[in-house]
Amino acid sequence: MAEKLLEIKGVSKIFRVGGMIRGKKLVAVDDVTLSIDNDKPVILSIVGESGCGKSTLCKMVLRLHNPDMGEIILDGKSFADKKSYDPHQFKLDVQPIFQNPYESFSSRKTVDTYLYNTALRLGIAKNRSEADKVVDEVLKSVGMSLQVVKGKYPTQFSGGELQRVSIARALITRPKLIIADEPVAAIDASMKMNIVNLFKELRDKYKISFIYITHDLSTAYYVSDYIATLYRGCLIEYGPAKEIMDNPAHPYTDLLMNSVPRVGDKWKDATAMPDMEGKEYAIQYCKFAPRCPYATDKCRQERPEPTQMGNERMVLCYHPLTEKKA
Ligand SMILES: Nc1ncnc2c1ncn2[C@@H]1O[C@H](COP(=O)(O)OP(=O)(O)OP(=O)(O)O)[C@@H](O)[C@H]1O
Repeated sequence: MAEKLLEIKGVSKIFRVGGMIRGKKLVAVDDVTLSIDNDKPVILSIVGESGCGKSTLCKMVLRLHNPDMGEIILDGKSFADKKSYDPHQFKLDVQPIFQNPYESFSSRKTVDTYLYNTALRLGIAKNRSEADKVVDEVLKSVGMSLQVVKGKYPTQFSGGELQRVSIARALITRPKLIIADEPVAAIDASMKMNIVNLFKELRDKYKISFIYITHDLSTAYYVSDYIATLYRGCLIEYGPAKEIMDNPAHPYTDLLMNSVPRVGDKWKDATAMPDMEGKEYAIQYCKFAPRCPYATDKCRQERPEPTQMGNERMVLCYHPLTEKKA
């Protein structure tokens, strides 16, 4: 077993937007480096406002996009190395959970069909009776059961219940890593905590690590072991969740934390400036400088290098707030 479960090393993704001739390059993910250890399962939340590159980064980890630069390594095997990379094993090891559970299941099929298909197709169960056991077990791990779910269609469940079924489906392969892209965004506020609590339970019981992409900082605060803040494709702050949220070092993380009200609320639109988006992505110096109250000439000339703060924290800023508070 490799020391790291996941290594994202200097990864970038560049899209061409606005047509071949007059189009521009958009660096949606810009030289991001992050990792998750193998010996200690964690919940790593990736936060940042709309369009900061959270989904693009996760799509690269799910192998739905290839990085244009850098490398992603899962359990010691580089995605780029076709010899060591086994697509079947990858499907078992890494499972996605998407935002809207009603879009994950067709309204014309009973939801247990999906669970049986996953168990049989991926070779987790050899026959129907083995699949019965596997499906019942995963449903019980999310507080449901085959008896309750069998024969029912998606519309017969609430959003929260159906998201539990999608989580059960992801558990069938006994994954090492689950990538949950805004899994509570389409769910009633009262149910959001139930779902994120489940992530904690599954982390502890089955030793699964989670990458939790969210706009919802209050659930991120509650559930995360680590937080990574993205801004215009750059990883601008990373570290233990409580430390970052209680004492952010990057002025942008500070801005986000100050706009967190309660479970289910997203950041206020005042923090987002969509008209600036394209321009900020193209900036070669600190991308947050145009909005930063502490920006100096240096910030407007050069891109900061990652600065380590203790063993586990990193900030991409010439003037971290902790320096000011010290
Ligand atoms: N396939 C694509 N082609 C061109 N541009 C894209 C593509 N996918 C994403 N982008 C752009 O890349 C940037 C990052 O998008 P991404 O969806 O990763 O952000 P996000 O942080 O996940 O946003 P949201 O929270 O709204 O889902 C955005 O400007 C987006 O418009």
